[in-house]
Amino acid sequence: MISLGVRSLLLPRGLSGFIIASTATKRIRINSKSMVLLDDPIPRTMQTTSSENNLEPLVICGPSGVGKGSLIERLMQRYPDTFGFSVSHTTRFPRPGEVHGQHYFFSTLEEMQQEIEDGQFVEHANVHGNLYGTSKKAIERLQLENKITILDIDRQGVMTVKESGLLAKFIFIAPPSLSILEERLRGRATETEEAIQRRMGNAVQEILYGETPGTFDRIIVNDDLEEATQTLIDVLCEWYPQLKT
Ligand SMILES: Nc1ncnc2c1ncn2[C@@H]1O[C@H](COP(=O)(O)OP(=O)(O)OP(=O)(O)O)[C@@H](O)[C@H]1O
Repeated sequence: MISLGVRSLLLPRGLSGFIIASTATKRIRINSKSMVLLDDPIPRTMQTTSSENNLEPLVICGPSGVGKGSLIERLMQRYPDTFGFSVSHTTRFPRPGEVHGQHYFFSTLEEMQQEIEDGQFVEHANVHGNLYGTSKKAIERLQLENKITILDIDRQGVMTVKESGLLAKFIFIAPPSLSILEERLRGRATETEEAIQRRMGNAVQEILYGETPGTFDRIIVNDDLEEATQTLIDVLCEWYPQLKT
């Protein structure tokens, strides 16, 4: 079979899969074990979005300390049944209060490297010396609950998601300035001085990437948190009609 291209799509009732086009057939891989053959063309009910319900994952990116977590928390409070936070894997140590399976799946470097090699991750990245990644299972779990998956990832993760062909909406959260970003990182008091310096160094690269034309569907500056939250909700209402009901 000649593979002409691979892209992902969301199936009804939240099942996800990858479509592989060939000269003869189209196939939907629902998971690593099951494959469904489709007639050509793809039935309308298999389209990624409908005017009532869009389940494309939402990718939120921005430099460390810009307020991604704070914005996502407010969004989830407002729409608890619509969005699901994709729980990432990480090899970093838990911060006080972080719960395995809720904030992250804490993993060893060896385990995670093996699972990445086995193709179990949609994206992964080495950030500040630790591995982070989103497993296919984490997304599938939410899609089965009919929820929009939120991915909170850095630029390396965004690049990998884009390369994977996953259809998603991409938002970049920008700080009002680098000095305000540093203030927030220090104010959070969760990082060592060395970690703050490293994050500030990475922030410049993140911002340059975020502002590259055509990379993100929308850039939101997080100056006042309440205003930024409202802007985020307004943008999402345009993309996800189910939010208006
Ligand atoms: N608009 C804002 N104004 C002032 N402080 C803010 C604002 N948004 C977030 N903060 C504060 O800045 C700090 C960093 O926010 P947060 O932890 O949400 O960032 P993050 O982008 O998720 O960081 P990381 O990627 O490192 O997890 C927190 O202490 C948060 O309360």
